[in-house]
Amino acid sequence: MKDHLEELRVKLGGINKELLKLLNERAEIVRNIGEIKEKQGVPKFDPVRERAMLEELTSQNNGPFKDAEIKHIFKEIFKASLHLQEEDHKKLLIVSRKNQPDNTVIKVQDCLIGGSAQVMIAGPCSVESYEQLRSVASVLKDAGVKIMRGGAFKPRTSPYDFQGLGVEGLRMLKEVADEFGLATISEIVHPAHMELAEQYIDIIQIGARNMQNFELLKAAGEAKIPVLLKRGIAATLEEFVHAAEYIAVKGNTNVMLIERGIRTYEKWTRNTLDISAVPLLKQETHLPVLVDVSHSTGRKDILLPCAKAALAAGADGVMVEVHPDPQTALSDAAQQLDIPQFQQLWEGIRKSGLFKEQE
Ligand SMILES: O=C(O)C(=O)C[C@]1(C(=O)O)C=C[C@@H](O)C=C1
Repeated sequence: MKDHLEELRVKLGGINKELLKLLNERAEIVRNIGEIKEKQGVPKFDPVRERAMLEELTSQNNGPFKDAEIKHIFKEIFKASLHLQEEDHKKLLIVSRKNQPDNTVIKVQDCLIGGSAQVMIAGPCSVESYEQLRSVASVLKDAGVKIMRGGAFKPRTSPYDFQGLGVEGLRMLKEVADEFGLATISEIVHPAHMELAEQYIDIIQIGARNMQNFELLKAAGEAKIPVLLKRGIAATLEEFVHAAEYIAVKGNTNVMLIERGIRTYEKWTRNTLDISAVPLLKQETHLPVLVDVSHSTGRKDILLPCAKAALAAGADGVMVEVHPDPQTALSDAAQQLDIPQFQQLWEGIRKSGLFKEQE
């Protein structure tokens, strides 16, 4: 009896090996199909093909496995095959960690983003005046913050809201930043404005509303300066990564990703800070990942814990809005910190031990 059991188990072992060999042979064919589909731009998942295969298999099934069980087993095989095709596809992405295991480190003036130290980017929501910029710039300079933000082109929800000072705003930003030795970041909304950006700013910001403005992404991909890409308000991480790929594929691989909150049903915050985006983006891509605590929360009172969470989750930097007189700000008045509030936040971040400063 015992010998017979052993004999049967040996037979099963042999069949298992054959099945394994066949499954992997099948997987190689699936990979080839995946490559062809990739080139043709057709979806990997093909439910019609899967149904046809299941019908053929069940029509030839003589048991003892029931049709439902055969279907279940083969559906699992199709699922694993699809996963294999998708994993292969990810390896092909320029921005993918699988394609480049080492972090991309972006140099902006003497500041390194994505390396062993973190960065703070701060400044007003919109560029409004020289005085406004100078008061913020001098505080940043004293605080050791090296990158100042300031919007000159403002895509606003309402066409009646302040739309920014445009080119004049970029000029003002550059003048003040040069005066204080700071680098700058500002949003660009038109593909034709990339040269202007290269002339006046150090980092091009692509805003959340433009995350899938493909012509803008392509133009940023041809620019010679780094790009900070904001996550769209309803974008999945996969869509976000593919938007970054649009920039990278045109030659500009100096792309940083910034989580700025996504739209959910929650009303106590302007958006919902998706903290899980940080480790996931760090895992899936080699690009620096930052968190905009001002836009994700839309509030001033929870910025320190949110910034700490971002840094603890592995973010390469934090972005925050600061204005000398938020009540009179022409945009985002409710969420911009005044100068003492910013100084308090900055001190809290530094004291947390989570922010590694550049030597
Ligand atoms: O035949 C294809 O188009 C495949 O991609 C292969 C395959 C399979 O494993 O058989 C994989 C995924 C699709 O959903 C359908 C079928």
